[in-house]
Amino acid sequence: MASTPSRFGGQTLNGNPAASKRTAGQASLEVGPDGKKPRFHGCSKISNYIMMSKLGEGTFGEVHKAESRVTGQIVAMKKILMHNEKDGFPITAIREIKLLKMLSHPNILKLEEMAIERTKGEGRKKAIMYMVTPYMDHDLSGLLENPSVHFTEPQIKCYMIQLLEGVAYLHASKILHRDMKAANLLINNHGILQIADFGLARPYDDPPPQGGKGGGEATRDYTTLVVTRWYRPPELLLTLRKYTSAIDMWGVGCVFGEMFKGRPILQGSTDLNQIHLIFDLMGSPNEENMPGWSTLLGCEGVKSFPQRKSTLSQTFREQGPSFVSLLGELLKLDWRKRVNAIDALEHPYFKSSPLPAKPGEIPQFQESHELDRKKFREQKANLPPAPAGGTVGMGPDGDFINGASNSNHHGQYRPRGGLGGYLNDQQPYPPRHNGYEFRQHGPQREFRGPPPPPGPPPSQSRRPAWPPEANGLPPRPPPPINPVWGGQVHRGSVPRDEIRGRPPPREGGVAGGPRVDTYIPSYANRDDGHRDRDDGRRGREDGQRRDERGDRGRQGERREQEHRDPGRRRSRSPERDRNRELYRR
Ligand SMILES: Nc1ncnc2c1ncn2[C@@H]1O[C@H](COP(=O)(O)OP(=O)(O)OP(=O)(O)O)[C@@H](O)[C@H]1O
Repeated sequence: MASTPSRFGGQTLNGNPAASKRTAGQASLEVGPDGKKPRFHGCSKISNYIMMSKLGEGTFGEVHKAESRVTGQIVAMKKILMHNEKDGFPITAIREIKLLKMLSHPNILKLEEMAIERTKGEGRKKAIMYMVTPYMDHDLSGLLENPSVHFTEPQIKCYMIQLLEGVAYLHASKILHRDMKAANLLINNHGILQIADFGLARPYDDPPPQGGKGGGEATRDYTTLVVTRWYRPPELLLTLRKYTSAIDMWGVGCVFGEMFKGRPILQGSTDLNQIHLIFDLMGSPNEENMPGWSTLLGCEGVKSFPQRKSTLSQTFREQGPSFVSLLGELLKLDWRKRVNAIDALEHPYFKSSPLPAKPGEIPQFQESHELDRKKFREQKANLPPAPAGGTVGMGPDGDFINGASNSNHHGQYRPRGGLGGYLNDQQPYPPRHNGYEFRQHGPQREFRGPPPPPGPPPSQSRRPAWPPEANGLPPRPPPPINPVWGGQVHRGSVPRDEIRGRPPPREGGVAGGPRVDTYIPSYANRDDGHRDRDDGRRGREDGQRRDERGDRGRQGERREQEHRDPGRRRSRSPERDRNRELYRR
């Protein structure tokens, strides 16, 4: 795949010209600090790096900040966890590495190299692998939780353009990301956004989207057990298996709304609740706005929903008509008509005032990663309660809250200039507006500062949709009600066979699917020290964790491994073979 130059002209991959002079990967091809050449191209020893701090803990591995002893470059190292050694290297990690190696775009995280650690176990040596990528100062989810950070509209537009550029490139390269969410969007202090975490990505076998033609149609089936629930499109919830790149565009829409609201906009507590929230926001499905919806396997439980009209423009009334128009295109129920990335980039929203910021104009923020969130929540909990105002998402009883927005109006829609000129950096950059958040607070540098002192918070501050618990963290959403048999689902309480997806009559979805909500992490019996999701640290992320990752514990990886080992496959029942075929997609 060809390398694509940045539209922001002159910006390096990670926005840091010094760092780009010599990448960690290039350096390792020469000699390590011990003066020896590495044995394999693209691989180096772990001793080439000094570990600094832990940034995140994914299902698949811990992510650490590290410094290269060879180049001095600061990098992130994602350790690939081997949940079960006998299963070998996880197939999902192989997929991620393979895809990242093929991709080259300023808005896609670059895999610099693999670093290998050899530990002496009993008997033969064990290898621990790390994926080395450029260090990014924030993930979007962490940044949105940082109480000292408030996005301006030009900043949001700048991030959105980069996100859409990255997605357009991915889709043109016939790759589906399948886990679009704020936590997988990394941002550095040079204002560069990059799409990360390709653990669920896969090549797409149908033609890529074309300008003016939405997402098109798929001809083959793919597994619906993808995308974290809060970012999952209605067609996946209703178990459409011939889905298209439009599934990623739905996630882009969710992220777009989240950047304004400061929190995920559709926080379903179960798949059924998720689809409910979607129809509350976008209106009930019918043959006009979602042709064919009633023939999808998962529609049964949904048919009894009361009819609703879209509340989108009311929910986002403070963001103005141009914003609502673009968000409405991204969150279209009809996946065939949902806007694709090529067309979204041409939307008048990006040409209207306030115009998008350039990456270099975005202020620098305190590092904000997954593991910083607890700290941020404690900071927020120390603030007095926010004044009355609405939030989007779910209240304590699981209902969608359609209250007033917590961000300011950004001004009138006035188309001005062409996006092309701005993007290729040829035209002088037009004067910036201060944007919706800080208009009344003066120049932009004012929001670089430390968290606001105790006292009544400004009306724009984000607040949880439900009251915080004594420990400073928002209480977890109520236990999910299983859509099929109606009982409450407790993590680990579902029979193992069901968690393992033992031949579901149908796949995923809100009704008629397996008798298990698709987001049930399967850590209950884990003995590998991997933390349980219920540890409170991840309180916000119930629905943010992708469902398949529950499966991507031991069972999921084993399932994927089995696809590589037909011998093992044959030893199982035909019923299981059918099920395995499902996961291969
Ligand atoms: N290059 C990087 N620079 C800085 N932080 C990073 C980088 N890569 C990952 N992180 C941090 O680590 C977190 C987890 O990374 P990633 O999503 O790639 O791992 P994962 O195992 O796939 O996680 P998950 O199960 O949450 O999807 C990210 O949300 C981010 O906070």
